[in-house]
Amino acid sequence: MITLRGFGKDYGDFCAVESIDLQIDAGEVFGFIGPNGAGKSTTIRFLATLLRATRGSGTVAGCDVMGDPVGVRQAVGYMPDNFGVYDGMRVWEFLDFFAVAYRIGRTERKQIIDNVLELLDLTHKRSDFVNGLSRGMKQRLCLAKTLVHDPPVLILDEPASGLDPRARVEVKALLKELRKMGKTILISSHILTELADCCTSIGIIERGQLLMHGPIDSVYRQIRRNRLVEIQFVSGEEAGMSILRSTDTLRSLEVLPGTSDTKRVVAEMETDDEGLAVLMETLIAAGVRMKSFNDRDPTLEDVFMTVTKGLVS
Ligand SMILES: Nc1ncnc2c1ncn2[C@@H]1O[C@H](COP(=O)(O)OP(=O)(O)OP(=O)(O)O)[C@@H](O)[C@H]1O
Repeated sequence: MITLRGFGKDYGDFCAVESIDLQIDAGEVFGFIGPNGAGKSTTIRFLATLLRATRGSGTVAGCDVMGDPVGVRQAVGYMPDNFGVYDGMRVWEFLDFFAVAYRIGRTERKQIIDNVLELLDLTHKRSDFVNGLSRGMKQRLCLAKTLVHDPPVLILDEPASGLDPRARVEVKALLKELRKMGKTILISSHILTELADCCTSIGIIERGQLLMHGPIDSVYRQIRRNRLVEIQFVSGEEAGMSILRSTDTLRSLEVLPGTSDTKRVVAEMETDDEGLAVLMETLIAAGVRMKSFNDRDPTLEDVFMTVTKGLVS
């Protein structure tokens, strides 16, 4: 549904995106993850036909982004990261405005507006002024406007930014609903936990380079080469830390906040089950007492940290 072939963008002398190759299949919810300034919005704005590529090309729903921008706009519902609303406009008028822009007929428009208001749980706000809505409501309204022309592809730039926890949960639930409706969704975020449980695939971008992408399970499997072991020391933590530091398979060591009588650390080890068993034996033989030695499943945050440290390619 979405492809990029060698897409790159320079702003003057500054290279914001180097060269991205990407394919997102129909029905995927693709999480585009990266820190501020990584190049997410630049890539998204290109796919939404709002920005010209310096290099490369892309397609959305089979339409060439640069060759057939009108075809792309018909296929895409785009939600920018900073969206404005118009003063003195009511909720239904805002949606009607976009429906007219998509040349949807008057009778059809009314039904469509009713449907998207209901889907986004905004029916009770139908006649409210847009600029009087809370941030969460405005965000939801903006999502509603991406749906008026029933596009197969949604491109959402940080749709949950600035929302309170409840509103974030609502956005996630909506994404799941939209996925069930068969939409292909590209959603960007720099908040990893936000995307962890609603994406089917992810891409990690940093400084204009797509470091890794693929189905979320396979991304987790790839970083599984590096094991993350959470250890809670009861006593002997100094000896424990020095054993960990001198283990040649240690890749990183992070001290977590613990209680006064325990010290918690996460050791990232490039090892297998045998290596972990030997480490545990060594710690015990040195008199280190532990409350737990837990080989934990990676989180999306772990994936991100591992990939951006260049430990996985
Ligand atoms: N119009 C522009 N002119 C010059 N530089 C730009 C322009 N737009 C973006 N940049 C720069 O390009 C880089 C990528 O920006 P982009 O907005 O794509 O990042 P992002 O990953 O979306 O970050 P954020 O999460 O902060 O929106 C940044 O260094 C940014 O300052």
